[in-house]
Amino acid sequence: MDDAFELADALGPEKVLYLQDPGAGLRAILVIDNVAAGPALGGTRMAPDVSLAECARLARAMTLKNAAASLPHGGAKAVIFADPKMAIADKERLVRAYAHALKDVRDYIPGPDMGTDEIAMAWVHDTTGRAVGLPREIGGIPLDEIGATGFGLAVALEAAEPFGAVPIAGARVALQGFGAVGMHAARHLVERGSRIVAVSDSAGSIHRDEGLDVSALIDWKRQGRSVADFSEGEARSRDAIIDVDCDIWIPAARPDVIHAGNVERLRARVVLEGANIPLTEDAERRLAERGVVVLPDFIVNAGGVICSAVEYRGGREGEALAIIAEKLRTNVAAVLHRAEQGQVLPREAAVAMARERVLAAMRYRRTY
Ligand SMILES: NC(=O)C1=CN([C@@H]2O[C@H](COP(=O)(O)OP(=O)(O)OC[C@H]3O[C@@H](n4cnc5c(N)ncnc54)[C@H](OP(=O)(O)O)[C@@H]3O)[C@@H](O)[C@H]2O)C=CC1
Ligand SMILES: O=C(O)CCC(=O)C(=O)O
Repeated sequence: MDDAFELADALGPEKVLYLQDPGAGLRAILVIDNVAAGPALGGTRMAPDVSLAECARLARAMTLKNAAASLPHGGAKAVIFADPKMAIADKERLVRAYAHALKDVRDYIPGPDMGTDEIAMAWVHDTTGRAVGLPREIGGIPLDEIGATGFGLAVALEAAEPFGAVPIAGARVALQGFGAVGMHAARHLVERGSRIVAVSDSAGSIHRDEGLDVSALIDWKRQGRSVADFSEGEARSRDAIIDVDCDIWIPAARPDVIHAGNVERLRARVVLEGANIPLTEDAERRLAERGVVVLPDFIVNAGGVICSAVEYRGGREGEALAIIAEKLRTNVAAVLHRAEQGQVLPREAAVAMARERVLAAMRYRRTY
């Protein structure tokens, strides 16, 4: 990058850190986007292939998410460059080296993300005294185990119903990704009467028009198998999930999975963004032109970080779920109402609302 400030705008990033420990094999980056509302919350991802620009976009999504949810936290994201499926002892060494490199970075509170979990956060906490999404045994609320984000996605969809989104009961749903977000979203939607007609993971996809048995599929996946090898349904390629004829399509895996090159294949009426930045801007605009409602990531997938913020203040699990439900209902309604009034996309309404809050928080700061 020729210009070190290429990523900078009026909100951030405030800090971009490069963490390297050759002895431990650690290579990581941390983007602290904005801390006007308080120390930044955001996940630490373990993946081999995330660019600095992508990390910065994910950090910005956290700033907007935390502001939209009125949390006393700014936004950040970190990436440890490594294969998350490495042997557990190697993973522990690497995560502890990462935590050691971070121990004086007091304006970032790491949380779990793709490739990390509550155990990884316990290692970070042991080294730094700062992390969220911790195991219960050390006072945490294991947000992936309880499915905080999947629960929030189901609540968000309910809140969108009065604005013309598809009714949950009877909806045919396809999910891309069947990890912490995808499996819990599926479980909560089935409880509300939806039918899960297709699911994918990194190895393939499984399809069944009559609906998949989601609790059996979760058990199967937890045994370390791919959804594509599940005993019922028809196995297809990983990306066949994009072509599924369904009412609701839920990305719950990687960024930018729907783009100009494949957006025309999507056949859903609603896209519920479980993953962060799963659609490129042009894909989102194209879907809007076709009348597809896209419920924006940083509004609807805020369940996990709301849970983290409750945990950070010493709150308990039941309280966290009640706060997630209340904040998501309010925010989805506020965003869709603002979009209707202003004749803009839900994302445009959501960004405007969150930016106003970040800028207001910045005005309270001494340095402003
Ligand atoms: N966890 C949380 O609370 C929150 C997560 N998010 C976002 O949601 C997304 C998913 O997170 P999470 O569920 O925690 O992550 P996990 O690592 O638990 O699960 C990710 C899932 O995506 C699958 N996957 C990976 N690449 C592909 C691909 N190319 N096609 C299809 N599936 C793929 C993985 O497959 P396999 O099982 O084979 O590895 C896995 O099933 C991320 O974007 C994350 O940032 C957002 C808010 C909160
Ligand atoms: O729960 C956390 O602290 C991290 C949440 C996060 O990274 C996300 O919402 O994408």
